[in-house]
Amino acid sequence: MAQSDTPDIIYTKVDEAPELASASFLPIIRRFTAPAGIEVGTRDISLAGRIIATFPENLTEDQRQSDDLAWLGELVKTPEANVIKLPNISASTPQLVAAIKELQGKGYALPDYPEEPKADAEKAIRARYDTIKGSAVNPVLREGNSDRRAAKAVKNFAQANPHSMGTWDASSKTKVSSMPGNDFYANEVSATITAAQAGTARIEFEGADGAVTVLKEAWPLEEGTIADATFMSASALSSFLAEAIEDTKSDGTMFSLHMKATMMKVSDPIIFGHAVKAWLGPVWETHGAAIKAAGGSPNSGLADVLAAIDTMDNAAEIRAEIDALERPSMYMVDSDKGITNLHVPSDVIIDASMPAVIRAGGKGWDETGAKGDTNCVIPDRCYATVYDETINFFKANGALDVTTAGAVANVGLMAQKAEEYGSHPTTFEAPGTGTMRIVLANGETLHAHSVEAGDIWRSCTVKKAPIENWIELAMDRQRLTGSEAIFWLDANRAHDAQLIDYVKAALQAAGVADKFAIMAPREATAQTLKTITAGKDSIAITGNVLRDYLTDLFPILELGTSAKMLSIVKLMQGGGLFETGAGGSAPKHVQQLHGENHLRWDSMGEFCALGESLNFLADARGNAKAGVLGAAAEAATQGILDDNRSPSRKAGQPDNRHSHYWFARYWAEALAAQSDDADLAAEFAPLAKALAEGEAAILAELSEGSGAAADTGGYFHNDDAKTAQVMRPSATLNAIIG
Ligand SMILES: NC(=O)C1=CN([C@@H]2O[C@H](COP(=O)(O)OP(=O)(O)OC[C@H]3O[C@@H](n4cnc5c(N)ncnc54)[C@H](OP(=O)(O)O)[C@@H]3O)[C@@H](O)[C@H]2O)C=CC1
Ligand SMILES: O=C(O)CCC(=O)C(=O)O
Ligand SMILES: [Mg+2]
Repeated sequence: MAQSDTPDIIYTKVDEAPELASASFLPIIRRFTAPAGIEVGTRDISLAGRIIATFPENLTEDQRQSDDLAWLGELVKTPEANVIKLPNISASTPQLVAAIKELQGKGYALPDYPEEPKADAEKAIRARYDTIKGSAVNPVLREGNSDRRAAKAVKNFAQANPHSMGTWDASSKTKVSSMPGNDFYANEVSATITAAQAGTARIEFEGADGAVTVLKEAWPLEEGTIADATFMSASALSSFLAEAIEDTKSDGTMFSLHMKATMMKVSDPIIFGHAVKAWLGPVWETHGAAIKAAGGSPNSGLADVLAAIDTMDNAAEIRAEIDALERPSMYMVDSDKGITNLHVPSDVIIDASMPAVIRAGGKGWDETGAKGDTNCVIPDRCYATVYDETINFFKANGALDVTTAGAVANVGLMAQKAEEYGSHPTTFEAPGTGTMRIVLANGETLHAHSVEAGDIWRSCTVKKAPIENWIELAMDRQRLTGSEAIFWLDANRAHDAQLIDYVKAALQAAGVADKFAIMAPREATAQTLKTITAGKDSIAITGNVLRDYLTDLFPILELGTSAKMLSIVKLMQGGGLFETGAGGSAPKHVQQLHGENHLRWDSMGEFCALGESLNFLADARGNAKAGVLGAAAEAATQGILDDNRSPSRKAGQPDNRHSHYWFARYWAEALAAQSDDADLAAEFAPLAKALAEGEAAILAELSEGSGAAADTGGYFHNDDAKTAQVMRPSATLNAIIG
C-alpha cells in the first residue's frame, strides 16, 4: 500500500444514522484539523459501497468504486493506521437484497442476489455477495484486541442524569430458555495446536457410505492456536423450539428469540430458520416444500416466507391455517406495522435486544403494543447464562440504581478473527449422517463428531499472539485502575479450559495472579452485578462474544446506551483503531429523520473516538498540534455533557445537528483559550467568536425543517447533495465552517 498518500486520520463512511451524522460532523472536523495540517480522509465501508466495489465489471466507469475495505484491511496491519470506525451495517440477506434493489433502481446494473443458486455462474455471484454479508467489516479491521469503557465524564453524567429504567418485580415471569443438551456448549471439544500438528489442515465430511467430501482445504493452523469443534443437533434444536413455544403459551408470556444472525452469519440464520419453521409447525410440514419452491426461505425470516406464500395460488388457505395456529403472543419489533421477532433475522440482535428487555424490567411489546413478560429463547448455552443470571439478580434485588452503580469495563479477545466471530468460513450444515472431522497437516485427526443431516457444525479458532496480547491488555487495565478484574472463563467448557492455561501461565509469570479472578460466566455475572451495585468498578476480561454482549449489556444499564462508550482497538502492529461507541447503526433513527427531519443519533461515541484518535496522533507521531486539538476535543465533549447538549428523542427539540454546533463551539473556545500553541489559539479565536455570535441564528436555522419529511435521496445509498442539504441546514453555520 502506498503510505505516502495515506491521510493522517481515516474517518469511515458507513450507513444509516451514523452516516447521516457524518454529513454534518465531518465538515466540522475537517475545518478544525486543517489549520494543524492534519488530513482527515474517508474510506467507504458502507454496505452499498462494498456491493459496488465487488462488481466493477457490471458498472460504468463513473459508478465504479475502489475496494476500500481491502485497503483498510492492509492499513490496520501497519503502525501508520489511525482509523475512526463508525458502526456499519452487518447485512442479513433481506438487507443485502434491499440494498441491491436500491442500487439497481439507481442505474447500477448489479446482478440479483441468487437465493437458490443453481448454475455455476449463479453460484459464483452468490459467493461474491456472501463475502459482503454479515459482519464482513469488523473482523477485517480488528487487528487488535478490544478495550471498551465509559469515559469518566460520561459515567459521571449518567449518574447525575439517570435515564429511565423499568422496575423489576420478583414475580416477573421473564426468563431465559436454552436447550437442555446437544447444543454447541455440550458438544465442544478443543485443543491447542502443537508444533508437530501445525500446518495446513482441512475439514471433511465422511458420509455413512464412506464417501469423503472436503468442505474446507488449505486451512492454516499455527502452533499455539486454540482450535475447537462443536455442533448443535438440528433435531434437538427443533424439539427444543417446539417445546419453548408450548412453554411460553402455558406461562402466558410472549415468545422471543435472541440471536446474532449478522455476526454469526452461517449458523444463526439456520437456527433462526428452525424457529420460523417451529412457529409455523404443521403449516410448514404440509406446505413447506411448496413455499420453498415459491422462493420462501425460513432462514431469511417469516417476512420472506409470507411474501412467498402470497404469490401462491392457495395463499388464502395457507394464511388461514397460519391464523388458526394456537400460538403464544410474540415479541414484536414494530407492533404498529405487524413486524414480529421472526420477520427478519437481523431485526432482533441479541447484544442490543436482551439489554433492552432487561432495562425495561423484563418487558417486551406484543402484537397489540402491550408490554409484558417474555420467554427469551437463546438456544445455545455458552453465553445464555449471563442473561439468565442478570434476570435472576434483578428479580431478587430490583433494578440497578443508575445514580450509584459502578462501571463495568471490558477487555475483549477479538484480534484476528478470534473465536466464534471468525468461524463462518468453518461452519457447515452437515450434508448427511456421517462424521465431521478436522484433519491436520500431519494426517492426525484433531477432532471428530458424529452428525446427522442438518446439524450445525463449526470450528472456532484463536491465535496465540492475540491471546497473549489480550492478557497483557488486561494486566495494563487492571494496573491502571486497580479495579476488580475477572476473566469470564468456564473451566468446564473445552475452549475456555485451553484459554485458562494461557491465562494462568501469563499471570503467574507476571506475578499478578492475586489481582485477578477466573469465573464461569454465570458466577462472573453475579459477582460483577454485586460489585457495581455496591458502587465499585469491575473489569470483565472476556472472549469475543462476551465482549460484544457485555459492552451493550452494562452500558445500556449504566448509561442508557452503548453509543457513549469509548471503544479502543490497540492494533497489534502499533496502529490505532477507534470505534465510535459499542452499538449499531440504529435504523429507526433514519426512519425518524426521513419522516420528521429529526436525527436523535447521539454522536458521543464519535466525539470520544475523535479525541482518542487525535491524542494517538500526538503520542505515536509526535504531532504536538494534534495533542492540542485532542485536549480541546475532550474539553468540548465535557462541555456537551455538562451543558446537556446531547440530542433529544423528539422532533421539535434539539437533535444531532444542534449537538454538532455545540461541539464545534466548545472545541473552538477551548482552542482559543489554550496557550500551548499560539497559532492555533489565534486561528480559532475568531471562529469561536463567530460561533457564539451566530448562536441564535444557527440554532433557529437548524430547527427550521423539524417535523416535516426529509429526503436524503436513498436509504443505503444516499444522494450526497440532498443529504448535505438535510444535515447542514444552517447557512450561518455553513458560512463559518466553510
Ligand atoms: N460496530 C458495528 O459496526 C456495529 C454494527 N451494528 C449494525 O447496526 C445495525 C443495528 O443494530 P442494533 O443492534 O439493532 O442496534 P441499534 O444501533 O439499532 O441500537 C439499538 C437502540 O440503541 C439506541 N442507540 C444506539 N446507538 C445510538 C446512538 N448513537 N444514539 C442514540 N441512541 C442510540 C437506540 O435506541 P432508541 O431508538 O430507543 O433511542 C437504538 O434504536 C445492524 O445493521 C447491525 O449489524 C450493530 C452493532 C455494532
Ligand atoms: O460486526 C458486527 O456485526 C457487530 C459488532 C458489534 O456488535 C460489536 O462489536 O459490539
Ligand atoms: Mg455489539
